[in-house]
Amino acid sequence: MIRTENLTKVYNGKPAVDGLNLEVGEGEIFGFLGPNGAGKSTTILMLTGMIEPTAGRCFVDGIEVANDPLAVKRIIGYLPEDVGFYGNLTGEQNLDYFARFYDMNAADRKERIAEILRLVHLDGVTQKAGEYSRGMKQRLGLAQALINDPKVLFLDEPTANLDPEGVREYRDLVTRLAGEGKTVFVSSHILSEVRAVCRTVGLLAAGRLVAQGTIDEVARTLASPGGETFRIVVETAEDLPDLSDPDIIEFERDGNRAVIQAKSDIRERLAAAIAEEGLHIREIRLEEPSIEDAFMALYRG
Ligand SMILES: Nc1ncnc2c1ncn2[C@@H]1O[C@H](COP(=O)(O)OP(=O)(O)OP(=O)(O)O)[C@@H](O)[C@H]1O
Repeated sequence: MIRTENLTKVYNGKPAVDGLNLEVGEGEIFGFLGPNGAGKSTTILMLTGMIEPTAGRCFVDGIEVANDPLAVKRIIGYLPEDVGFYGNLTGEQNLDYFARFYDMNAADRKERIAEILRLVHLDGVTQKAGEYSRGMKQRLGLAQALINDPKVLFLDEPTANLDPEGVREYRDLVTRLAGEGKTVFVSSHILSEVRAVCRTVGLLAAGRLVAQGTIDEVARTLASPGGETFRIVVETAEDLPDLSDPDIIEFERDGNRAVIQAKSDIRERLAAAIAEEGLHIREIRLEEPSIEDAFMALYRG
């Protein structure tokens, strides 16, 4: 549903986004993670057709964005990092203003706006948007992004201004939208936020994609920059002998317990080798590296 090919944006001779190759499937909730200044917003601006790439291309639902930004805008919703509204209009009036950009008659607009105001819990609010709290503005931003019932949603730091209750409601809503088949692209610099809703993530640092995949895959890649490795813990009833396997990178043993770094998940082969030695396995498990540790290491640069 979303694809980038060598996507690049250069500002003043410096790449903000540098040769990005991304792929996000339909119905996925994709987390675009990275420290401040990594290039997340710049990428979203190119994907939503707000700015043009310096090099490379990006596609949304098969449409090359730079070739037909208007066609892309019809099928996407976008929540920018700093949402702006007309302060002297109510939420409903603001949404009606945006809805006029789409092909909707007055009755359709009224119905759709009532529906999404309920969705973001702003129904019945009569205040002008200028008097809204930051959290309320963020909800109105989400409502605005949903006005055209988009196929793809781009959310730039969507929980930045939300209180815990707002964050919970946002997570439920995003999960529900993805359940309806929408593709959601969420940027954040907070790992726990992305982990809570996203199945797949891309990790950006200094404009470059450092890792992409499920949270666990990304954790493994980060934990071992030379390529993915698997950490397997084995415990037997008796003391362990040396075990050999072509995929073993490192074998650390302490009596009846061993920690093995391997190029692949060799648990079955290890179990067979241990059984052949006549030993009894108490435990053999794959240990997931802590993505928090790897992530913090990336942040420290
Ligand atoms: N219009 C611009 N002109 C010049 N430099 C820019 C412009 N927009 C972004 N940059 C630079 O590009 C880099 C990436 O910025 P970007 O806003 O995309 O990062 P980000 O990951 O979204 O971070 P943040 O969450 O802080 O917005 C930064 O070094 C930023 O200073």
